[in-house]
Amino acid sequence: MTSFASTPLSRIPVTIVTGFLGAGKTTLIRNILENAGGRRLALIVNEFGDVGVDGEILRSCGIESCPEENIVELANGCLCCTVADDFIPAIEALLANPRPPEHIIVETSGLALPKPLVKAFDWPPVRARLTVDGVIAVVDGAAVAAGRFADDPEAVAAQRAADDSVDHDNPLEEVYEDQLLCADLVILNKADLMSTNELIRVGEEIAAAIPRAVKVVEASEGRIAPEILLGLSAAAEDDLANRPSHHDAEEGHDHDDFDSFAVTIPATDDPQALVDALANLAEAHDILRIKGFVEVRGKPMRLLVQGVGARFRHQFDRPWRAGESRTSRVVVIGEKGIDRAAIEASLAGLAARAA
Ligand SMILES: Nc1nc2c(ncn2[C@@H]2O[C@H](COP(=O)(O)OP(=O)(O)OP(=O)(O)O)[C@@H](O)[C@H]2O)c(=O)[nH]1
Repeated sequence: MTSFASTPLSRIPVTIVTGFLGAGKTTLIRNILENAGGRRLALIVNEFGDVGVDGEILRSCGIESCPEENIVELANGCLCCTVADDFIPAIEALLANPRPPEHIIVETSGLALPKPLVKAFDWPPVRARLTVDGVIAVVDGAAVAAGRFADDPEAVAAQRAADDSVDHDNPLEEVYEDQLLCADLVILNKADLMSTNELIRVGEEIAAAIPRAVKVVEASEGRIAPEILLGLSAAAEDDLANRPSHHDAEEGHDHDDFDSFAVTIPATDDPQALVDALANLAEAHDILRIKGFVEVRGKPMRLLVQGVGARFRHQFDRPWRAGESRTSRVVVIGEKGIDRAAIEASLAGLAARAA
């Protein structure tokens, strides 16, 4: 294994793309790949579960400047907690390549806190080879406008009335704020789903939440020119003190606030009916994220299903490969306490109806 300090080359810039579950990180990165202009890129993609949706979406770009071997998937769910075990070896492997990348992009999982990751770049052997060009926080503007990350004052009051000792921290808000507070650039994404007033209001709220002057750029479908995203030269590892976190006092953080699990479901005959049922399920159980691949009977193509809250999209993404297992499998992520048994039973029920 190569040693970071072995070559006194100029430091390779690393862009960290953070943002809550389903904000549009993969979509934004895909857009960078498609407009990379020949720049040799590498990606480290971190997500939940063994379904590996993000890596698949990014690999399917087939961009020459980012060949498959430059896309590393870390499926442990939270990069910020496993920096030493997973992240550093992945970076080392990329740097060991005879033609190392010119720029590395790291997509964190939607629940990861970016600061512990930035801290890893302050470690002398890493500093010698790499610098954090910038932390980009992608925001689901429509979810913020709908109050997804804010406490519902009535619900808090009801909780307080019921139990004095209840912890009122909102885990979604904490993760969302930590991601904003670490950012050098905020992408206010899903502008297509927002009114002009919402865009102004959410833009102002974001600017007010970050004590440093950080640019907020609106986008739809993550469409932002790579020149705006890459080359920020922020050297974020030198600036950790200006990036406060709810978790500054802790060594890492646990994920007790969230639950994620993968469920295998049988093939479907009717993609729209499946997606409608999943949307109802997401609504009924307040599921934050569902994504995965599904077999549609009689179709040669694989169906990619994506839900953020109850908003779903589906598309055939590529033909099933010869010999590939056509397992239909989705990852489900929600706040701690979501009713896994009921969700699994409902998914099995869908299957029974589809059969
Ligand atoms: N309407 C709308 N949908 C979007 C936009 N950007 C992304 N999406 C959709 O939102 C869903 C989630 O997008 P992703 O790019 O996978 O989000 P992500 O942040 O990578 O998700 P995780 O890795 O699961 O946290 C997908 O169905 C996208 O097609 C947008 O600007 N507008």
